[in-house]
Amino acid sequence: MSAVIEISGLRKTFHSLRQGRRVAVDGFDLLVEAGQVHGFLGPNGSGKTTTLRALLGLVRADGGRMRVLGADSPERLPEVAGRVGAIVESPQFFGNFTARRTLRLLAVAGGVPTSRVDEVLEQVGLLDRSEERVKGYSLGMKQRLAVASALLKQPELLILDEPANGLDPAGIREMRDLMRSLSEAGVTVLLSSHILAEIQLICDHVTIISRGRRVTHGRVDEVLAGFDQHEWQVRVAEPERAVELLGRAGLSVTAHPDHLVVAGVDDPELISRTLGEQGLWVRELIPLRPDLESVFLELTGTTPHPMVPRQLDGPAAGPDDVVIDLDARENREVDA
Ligand SMILES: Nc1ncnc2c1ncn2[C@@H]1O[C@H](COP(=O)(O)OP(=O)(O)OP(=O)(O)O)[C@@H](O)[C@H]1O
Repeated sequence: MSAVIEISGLRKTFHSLRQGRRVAVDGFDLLVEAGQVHGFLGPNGSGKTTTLRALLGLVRADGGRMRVLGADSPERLPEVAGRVGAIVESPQFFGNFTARRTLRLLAVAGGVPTSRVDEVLEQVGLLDRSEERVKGYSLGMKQRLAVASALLKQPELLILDEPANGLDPAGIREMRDLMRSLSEAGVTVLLSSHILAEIQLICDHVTIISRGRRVTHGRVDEVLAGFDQHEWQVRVAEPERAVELLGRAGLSVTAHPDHLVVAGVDDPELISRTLGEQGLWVRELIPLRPDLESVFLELTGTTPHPMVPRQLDGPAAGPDDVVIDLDARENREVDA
């Protein structure tokens, strides 16, 4: 498969008088191959937007190599720009224009045949509402109009920063269906998000960033499998006796208020047989599979704890700062 986006060792530090030096991206790597729907995940402030802006030449990187569709970025970006659709900064539309007029204007400005306008309106599901003024649109409709504008030139690569941000569940579902249909049409999609469940449903590949560094990447199913501890939730009438029996059989078991968790077991028959042979019948046996949310929370250290406000990613640590646990996390990378 050919590489559509290649980033290696990207670095970007912001300097401001008020906040001083801020390492936003700290040696970040990303590989997106043709045909992927690639999720770019990270907590707020972890460096996603800065990475996408650097990739598209909107901000100057301090170091690293970037290529888009084989062209070095930003130097040779203009050569491939016509094949890339991107929405990184929320586009501002004229409120008094209709969606159709907006897209016609953009098509003419971009040298795209205006016949594309109805096609993209149809693609994003706005054809029926295309004669309404944009100021009356919901957030979801505005997001879809933004995607429509990026699709005008029939891009091979679509880059979207937080396309589902602020959408209600129905809007997110529509966005998901749209991404799927684009992918089926052969478009490679890179989308950044912190809506993990959606990424799990939409994307086949994922890269997770925390504090400006990649903490894991690979196929979504492989990333999840890497965190699978083969755990089972078990309910029985006599949990204390069950703990004893399972422990005696050499199984790792943890007691919770209303259930047990047995870890490291591939075949659940082992659990039911161990208990059943001693006359203890299993009432419930449920596999506990990791989801992207738990992986993300573990890798980015943003797992909520009672009484502790939810943590956002701070700026990446500078060379003199202590980077807590990141090396350990890096070791958990899953190769694509
Ligand atoms: N123009 C800027 N000047 C100074 N600091 C900046 C600038 N842009 C980004 N930063 C800082 O760089 C870090 C990374 O920000 P970035 O916007 O890339 O994160 P993000 O992952 O996209 O976050 P979010 O999910 O909230 O959009 C943050 O600490 C942010 O405050």
